[in-house]
Amino acid sequence: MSKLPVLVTGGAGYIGSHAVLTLHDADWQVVVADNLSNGRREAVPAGVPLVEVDVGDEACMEAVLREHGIQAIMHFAGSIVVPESVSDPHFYYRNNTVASHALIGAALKAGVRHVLFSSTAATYGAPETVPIDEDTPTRPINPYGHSKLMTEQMLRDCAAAYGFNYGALRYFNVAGADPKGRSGQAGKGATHLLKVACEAAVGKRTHVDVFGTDYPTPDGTCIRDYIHVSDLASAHVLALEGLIADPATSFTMNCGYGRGTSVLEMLDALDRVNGTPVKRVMGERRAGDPPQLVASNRRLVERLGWQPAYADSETIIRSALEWERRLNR
Ligand SMILES: NC(=O)c1ccc[n+]([C@@H]2O[C@H](COP(=O)([O-])OP(=O)(O)OC[C@H]3O[C@@H](n4cnc5c(N)ncnc54)[C@H](O)[C@@H]3O)[C@@H](O)[C@H]2O)c1
Ligand SMILES: O=c1ccn([C@@H]2O[C@H](COP(=O)(O)OP(=O)(O)O[C@H]3O[C@H](CO)[C@@H](O)[C@H](O)[C@H]3O)[C@@H](O)[C@H]2O)c(=O)[nH]1
Repeated sequence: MSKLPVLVTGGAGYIGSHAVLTLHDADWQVVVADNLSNGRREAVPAGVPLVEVDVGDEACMEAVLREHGIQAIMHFAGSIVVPESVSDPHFYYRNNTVASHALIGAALKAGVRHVLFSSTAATYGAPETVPIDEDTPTRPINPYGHSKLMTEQMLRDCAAAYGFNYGALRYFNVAGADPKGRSGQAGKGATHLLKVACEAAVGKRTHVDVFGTDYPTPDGTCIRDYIHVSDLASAHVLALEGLIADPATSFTMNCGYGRGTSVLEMLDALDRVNGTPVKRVMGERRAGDPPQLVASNRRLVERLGWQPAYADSETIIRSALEWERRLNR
């Protein structure tokens, strides 16, 4: 397999830094582009160049792509918090959709051949049945999901017209940390359930709010499909290899385990791993939350041969908790 030079946008952030580690471990030539708005310089391994740049700056991005002879992009950079997208949609369309438009423009000018895009389960909206396969209609219920779906559409049309290929990976809920302790979630103002709960477990917060207990689910709380970030990173490398091996084909694939876990089940599992219960405060629903999102991952498994290594819930939680303790030291 030829290991082309790869640009990882958002590579100083949570998921991007794990993809960088996986690529770097496998001897790919990697360059990171990140504006550090929510990323950390320390998350980029020694020996990997970090270019501090906004991906929405087309001219700068074109220069970066040309300077490093980049042939493939993994595009993680963007804004990620569903409720924030409801309160500030204009920013989400700018930082996700408009910035991606600029990046695609730079990629076209610099002759990039493959683009792998961080999409999301939020593109499906609130489907009535699970598991969700890739042919499920996409009907986002929040601006975040729309901002990502619009980028998928741009990639689809531009790939058809200009002759590069792309993969859209629709992640379900990403959680956990590098099993070797080299990276984990460390962005500002955590909002993700497991991150917030781990912060409470190590004493950085007093409690966890449970957003909504009256959803149409067995225990009344939302169900999500939590995927370990290192399994997601390995899916990216397989997907990149797939794009390189078959440059005439683009694809859209879900990334999840096909297993639903409710908010309360997640908190119960954390209590078991932690040994001490974290205080829960039952509250109102949060804006923009669909009741349940669980992936069908058949395409990822069958087409790319993906084999997750860290799927056990307690493994995910243990890695997240160890990372949180490390941050707290
Ligand atoms: N975390 C999840 O559960 C999840 C689920 C589905 C999809 N995603 C997608 O995965 C990607 C990565 O998410 P994450 O959880 O690692 O978030 P993150 O905030 O940790 O990482 C995003 C990185 O992008 C950088 N960035 C943001 N805007 C930028 C810009 N305009 N120019 C350059 N850099 C910019 C940030 O500094 C940060 O380092 C996002 O595109 C997100 O939408 C995440
Ligand atoms: O303090 C908290 C935080 C979250 N939740 C609930 O936990 C569930 C998961 O929420 P969260 O961890 O914030 O993730 P999501 O809102 O599901 O969104 C994540 O997962 C999506 C894919 O499913 C991605 O698109 C998004 O980028 C990513 O932020 C939801 O029901 C929340 O209401 C709580 O009850 N309390």
